[in-house]
Amino acid sequence: MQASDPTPGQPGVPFAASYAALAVAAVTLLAALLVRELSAYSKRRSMPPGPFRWPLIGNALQMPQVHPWLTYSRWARVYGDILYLDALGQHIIVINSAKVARELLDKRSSIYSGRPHLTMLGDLAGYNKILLMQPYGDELRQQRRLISQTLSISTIGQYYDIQEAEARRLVLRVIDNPSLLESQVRTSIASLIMLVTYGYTVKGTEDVFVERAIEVLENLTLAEMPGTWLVDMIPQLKYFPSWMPGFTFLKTAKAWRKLLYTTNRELYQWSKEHSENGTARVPNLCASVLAEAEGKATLQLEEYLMWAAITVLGGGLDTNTATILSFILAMLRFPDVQKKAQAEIDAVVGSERLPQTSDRPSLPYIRSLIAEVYRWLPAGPLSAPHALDEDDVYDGIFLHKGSILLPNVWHMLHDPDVYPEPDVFKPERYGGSDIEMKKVTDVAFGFGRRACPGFHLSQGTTFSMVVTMLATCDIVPVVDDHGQEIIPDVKYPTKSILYPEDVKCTFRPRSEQAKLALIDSMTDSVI
Ligand code: HEM
Repeated sequence: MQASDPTPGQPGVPFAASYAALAVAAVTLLAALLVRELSAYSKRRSMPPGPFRWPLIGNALQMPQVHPWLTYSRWARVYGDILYLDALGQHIIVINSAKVARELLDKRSSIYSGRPHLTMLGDLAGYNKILLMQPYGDELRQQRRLISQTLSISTIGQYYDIQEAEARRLVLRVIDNPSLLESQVRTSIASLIMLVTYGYTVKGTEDVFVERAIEVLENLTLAEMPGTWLVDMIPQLKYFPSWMPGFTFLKTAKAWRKLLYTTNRELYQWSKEHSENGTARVPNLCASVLAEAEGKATLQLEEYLMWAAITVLGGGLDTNTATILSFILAMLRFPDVQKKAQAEIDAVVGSERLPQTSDRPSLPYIRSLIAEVYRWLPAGPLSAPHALDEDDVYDGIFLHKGSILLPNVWHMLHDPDVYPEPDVFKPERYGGSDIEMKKVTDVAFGFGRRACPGFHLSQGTTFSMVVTMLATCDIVPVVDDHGQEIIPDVKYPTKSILYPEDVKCTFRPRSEQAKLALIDSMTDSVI
């Protein structure tokens, strides 16, 4: 929580300045908690285990603020696969095993597919329209259908050429300018998603649409931060006027909403207009859906399409960027794995050509390596929260309607009983078995009716980038002034996406021929 007036360019400070606002908040909160405490008393004995809860405030003071998945993992050893927390009256269920996640989020997905309602993010900043935040219902199903009809296993092949071309372009850029690694990877992923979604070709690292899309995503991350916005705990605060001291968060939310709506609309309009006049790349998600409607797209369909499209950008950008950075970090810290992976590519692809997506079935070690990246540093360590739409009983345990369910993906993929030596990057642990690798992706890409609809797209992107980097370059550490190699630590800030920090490296072409092949491929590039 912050407690001063906002600085220019920073998010608004939610609520510090006004004693009046705090008094209103405190009384409302106490009353709500008291009512809830009394009504929950009888059910409490059959609730899941968890740390001691104080009367009224529950576990509010124990909620982990830094890398919460690590604390939940420690608690898993004490309380087991399913644990209960109460944050000022909000029921929170942390699921620590893939088995329980399957039982609840997959098998009972008709009631476990909601999303928590966040007042700041949804009602105020306007993100309740994006697919990711939608409650489970007809609109969600329609939006997901629009995405999956374009990005399904049977249609995804039409994007392989741009994934390959973007991977080659990225490698060349990093060879030439390794210090901009993170922004190069991010721009590359953004370019790909913009092409796939809107048919829009990104213009360099300072493309105005990409910059705005990134800001929209950053605002989303800020608005969804648990425990930051008092209005999430006391929704009635949203009705107060924004001029009141302590209510600047209302102005912040308004600015975020405006940026979201204008970016969304302009991107969609760009795609519609340019796909029609032949200046956007086709196929793209928006053009394909409109073409299928044969000129009879209703306003509602266009509205759904517009919000589904911006969610594709939101769902794919940070997750895929983080995955590629985690891969590079793994290669720097585990050079023997890198050598083994390169040996497989050399044996299968040879040095006469660049690898392609069609090589994937012949490269089991590369497939294992990618699964190991998803396991070692999962992009979503707590996945995305689900919400329970009805009271339920599981294994004799009572689960409240309205509970937030946090799948602790980190623990599922780092439980030493399932994955011995979990911090070691070891593609060999899958024995080359796609069934074992699938156990990782089944967890890392989410659950039930909310599972990631971008799975096939991200598989293709990740494969193209990983295999092209390894085939053409040695990924080596940078050296300091004394010639000593600097191997980056594994560190990342506390965010919903696990995004490794300070990954620095050099891409050293494995041969002149490899670099020339990359340059040549640009002359007949499809993008
Ligand atoms: C390495 C890359 C990626 C990872 C690890 C990943 C992971 C996830 C996870 C864990 C969820 C939450 C699932 C749940 O609630 O149970 C999710 C949702 C989502 N992902 Fe991905 N994702 C990736 C890439 C992509 C891409 C490329 C797209 C673009 C189509 C995408 C679009 C979405 C959307 C739209 C949702 C929301 C689904 C819903 O709420 O119903 N993701 N993703």
